[in-house]
Amino acid sequence: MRYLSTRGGISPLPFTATVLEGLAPDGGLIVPEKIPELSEADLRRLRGLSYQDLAYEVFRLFADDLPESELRLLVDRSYATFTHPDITPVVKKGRVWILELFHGPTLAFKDVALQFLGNLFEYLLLTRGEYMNILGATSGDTGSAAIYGVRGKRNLAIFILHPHGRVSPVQALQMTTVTDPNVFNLALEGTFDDCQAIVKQLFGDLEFKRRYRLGAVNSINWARVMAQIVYYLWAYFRVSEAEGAEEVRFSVPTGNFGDIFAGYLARRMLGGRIERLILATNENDILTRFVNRGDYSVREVIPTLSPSMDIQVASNFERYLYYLFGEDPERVREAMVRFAEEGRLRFSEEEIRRVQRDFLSASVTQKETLETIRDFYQETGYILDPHTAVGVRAALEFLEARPMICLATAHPAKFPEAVSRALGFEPPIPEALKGLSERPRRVVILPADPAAVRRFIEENALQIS
Ligand SMILES: Cc1ncc(COP(=O)(O)O)c(C=O)c1O
Ligand SMILES: N[C@@H](CCOP(=O)(O)O)C(=O)O
Repeated sequence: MRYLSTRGGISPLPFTATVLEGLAPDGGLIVPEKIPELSEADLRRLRGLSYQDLAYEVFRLFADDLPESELRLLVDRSYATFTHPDITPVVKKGRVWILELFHGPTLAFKDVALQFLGNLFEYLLLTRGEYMNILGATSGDTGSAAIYGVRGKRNLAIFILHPHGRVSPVQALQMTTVTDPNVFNLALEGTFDDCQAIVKQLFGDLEFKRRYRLGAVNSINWARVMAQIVYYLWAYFRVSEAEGAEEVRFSVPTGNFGDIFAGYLARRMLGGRIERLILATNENDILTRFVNRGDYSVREVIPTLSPSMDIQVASNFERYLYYLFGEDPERVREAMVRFAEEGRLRFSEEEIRRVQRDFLSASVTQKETLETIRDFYQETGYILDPHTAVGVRAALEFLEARPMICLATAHPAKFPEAVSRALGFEPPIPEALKGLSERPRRVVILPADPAAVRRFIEENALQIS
């Protein structure tokens, strides 16, 4: 498999180079030159596999320049840190299926990809005798999952930018209580959008990127998206079999569009057996306006009870545009330049119709999020985290005969304040979160200024002569 930039400015790359490159040098995102379609025979073969075996088979389609024996080891090591034997179990609760993606070390779906990416980085750097400084932005979950994915690994330092005071207290503790000398948490006085823009700007300075050997852990990195495809296939197999259904729908709480973009790819691989993806947003509803009205225009970021989705400029939207525009990189490039200038994009009726064949969408208010946590608990005894609740609420709007699978993207104990407002009590604290508040913390507060971040990296980056 070879990889291209959504903006057309790079020669095709193999998988391993793609992973190390992160953002394409022309500012685009990296996509595979083709999306593999699974035949009936493939589906029969894959259906009964364990999560790890399925992950191995899916990764093999995309990561064909990695030695197979090494890939196998990487997969097994990455999922050995999960506390559930099914890695991402699917459970029926009330009228929907819940795909639990929070059984990894930091209790959010990011672990599924970042445990793998941490191991993959280590393998690639050690075999090449290279080092890397990881630069990432987080609205709460990517940060800790990336830090846990790479901590203790050789030849790596990690710089994570988060919006100061805009992640949940537990999320902040998970990141800042890792005080290893090569882990740097930077709390920026701004929004997640500011953090992500700074990351992209520093990656866009190619001299800086090469000098400090920057690596990406956000869904900018193709390996993140690839790893997230697996659980859609896994859940499709479990639920279609349990329900005797050929088609299903997935509801995905969405912010940066990485998770649902993996769902879009799984939908293409499954030949439409995922009938539609439900794109659920909180009050930061730019993507819902896009799906429902073709209006992709930036507004102020609103802080909500689902802080990890408090995002306006969704990074992976560019990857979807690439496919919407018929894989025409010139159109994508023009659109991204226009968007940077005007903060909005408009789409034709025909394009909106095509988007609506892929997605249905609803935006969920904070009041509705709390109601959903409460009602769902009363109906099923199951506690939803506020992000998952956004997805479940949207799912209930679009429930019909096909089974509905809702992605549970985080454990409710990461958001005890929201759960307590809905239910009057906090969720039980899992082992992974116990004692966090007593540990020493390390965090540096900086203005949301690319020059300040750049200076900090220059002063602290790993450099091996
Ligand atoms: C708990 C949780 N749910 C949902 C999302 C949204 O996912 P994405 O940014 O891939 O759209 C995030 C952030 O990534 C998250 O941390
Ligand atoms: N919600 C995310 C934002 C970053 O998304 P990513 O998937 O591009 O890493 C977070 O929790 O940090």
